[in-house]
Amino acid sequence: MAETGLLSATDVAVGYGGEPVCAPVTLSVEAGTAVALVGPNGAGKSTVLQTMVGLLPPLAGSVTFAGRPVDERAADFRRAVAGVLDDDAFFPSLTGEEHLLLTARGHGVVDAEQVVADQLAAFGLTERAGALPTQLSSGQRRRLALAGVLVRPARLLVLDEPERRLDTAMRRSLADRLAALVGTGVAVLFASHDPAFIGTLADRVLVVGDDACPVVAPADAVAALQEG
Ligand SMILES: Nc1ncnc2c1ncn2[C@@H]1O[C@H](COP(=O)(O)OP(=O)(O)OP(=O)(O)O)[C@@H](O)[C@H]1O
Repeated sequence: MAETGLLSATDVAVGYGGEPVCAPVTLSVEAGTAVALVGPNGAGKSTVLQTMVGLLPPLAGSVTFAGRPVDERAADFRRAVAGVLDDDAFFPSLTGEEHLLLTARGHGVVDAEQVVADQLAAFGLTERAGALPTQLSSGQRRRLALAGVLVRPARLLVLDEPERRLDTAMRRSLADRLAALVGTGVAVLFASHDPAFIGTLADRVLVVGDDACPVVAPADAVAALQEG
């Protein structure tokens, strides 16, 4: 039976060089829900995320967004989907604040200055707003990348280990803020190793690395992570 969410994969084989990371994935991310990917290092979480947003071709099957095959070069897809994957890039000659303002204004945010100021504050970057990307620590750059997806509207957020390089308080506040966004109808697909993040945010969890890549309830995934 075909999946019919905002973002849908039905029997999609995922992997590099013809070698799938697990059995074909069937996954649907509806508006106003969050789906987590869990699994050990190297299991294939990033590979699944990249395939779901069209950065990597599936070995078999196809992924759809709003009923159409995913095309990451299509302007309407790019406007609808915001992501933080492994390849965060910034304008080298713009400060963090300028980068965020450009992103917000480019996406038509009317009160861009306030939205950017709020995100800088929420990510603890207000004091470093005037720094160039090369003048930021790797953790600060990570927070700037996350701020970049939250200063603009999106129907779907795709986040690869959003908790990475955040301290516990920042993780908690980000998970709460993402959960609030989900409450407004935004969809979130994210990979994570953090039981608290998954417990706060996820409605369903895809377990990557088991042969079957099953979808399980968050409580079961959290329990498995806590057992180690
Ligand atoms: N560009 C690439 N070319 C070929 N193989 C790759 C490439 N990137 C990743 N792989 C391989 O694909 C498999 C899945 O990697 P992936 O990065 O998706 O795992 P992951 O679950 O996200 O891991 P982690 O938790 O460490 O980020 C690994 O065996 C990895 O070595």
